[in-house]
Amino acid sequence: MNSPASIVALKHVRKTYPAGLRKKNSALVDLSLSVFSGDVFGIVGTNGAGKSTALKILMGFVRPDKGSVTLAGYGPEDPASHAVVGYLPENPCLYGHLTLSDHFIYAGTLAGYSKKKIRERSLELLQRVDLEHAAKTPIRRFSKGMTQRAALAYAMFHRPEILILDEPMSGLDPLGRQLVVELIREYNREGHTVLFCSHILTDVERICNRIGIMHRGELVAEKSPAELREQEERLTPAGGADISPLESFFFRIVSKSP
Ligand SMILES: Nc1ncnc2c1ncn2[C@@H]1O[C@H](COP(=O)(O)OP(=O)(O)OP(=O)(O)O)[C@@H](O)[C@H]1O
Repeated sequence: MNSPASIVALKHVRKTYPAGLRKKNSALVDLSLSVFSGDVFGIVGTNGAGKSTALKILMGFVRPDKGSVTLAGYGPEDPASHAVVGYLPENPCLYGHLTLSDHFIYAGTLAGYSKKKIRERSLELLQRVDLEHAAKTPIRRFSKGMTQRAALAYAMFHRPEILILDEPMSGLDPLGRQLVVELIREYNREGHTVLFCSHILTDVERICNRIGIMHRGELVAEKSPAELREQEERLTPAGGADISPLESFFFRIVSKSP
């Protein structure tokens, strides 16, 4: 039987950044990762593991030194890839003097939507991210959590096949986190693929069907939540641990690395 084709693929990707005179910092050493259509794939990793760099390479914002990258069959430099992907950066950069409605009009126009369709999608998303009351407020007056939810809605506006999110729960209160968790689940139920990175392991465990652990520029492990649970229950006798299977797996993997 043929194995399914991946919708997002990074193969043997290397990226170094300049770090002073004749020095280089290896952000990605040899990263290979495949995401399949319909996945909610979560990447977890230590600070500086290379998660954001990997996502920026997928978006074409950063060029790899080596390796290949595809998104729904397109290279990140191909303008056709922009139509299939939505991206939430680690630090959302919406226009402060514009409102969220303005951003939606911009996103909808770029996607070729009619005025009616823009209006309908805007209302739907404002309600989903609980920002109906702030549709006409300039973004600069938003709190951090409101900005995060607004940027997520903006990334999803054109219903991209693939949603790439860099720490979507960051800066959110428990209600906001739950809202984002539900939004990702719902978007995935509608048939879309989601790839995101997060430091909030409990959320990752709750919503992903596949989880990758990155450490020092590589993917060092990849499991489903069920595989993780089964493995950790075997290694940690019942009641012996007050941490979740992903936390226990993560600590073990990361601490055993030199
Ligand atoms: N623009 C840049 N110039 C130089 N070095 C960079 C740049 N961006 C990232 N790096 C370095 O590359 C490495 C990987 O960074 P990256 O932001 O991809 O990690 P991360 O896993 O997303 O980290 P975090 O969890 O802290 O957000 C780090 O050592 C970082 O200092």
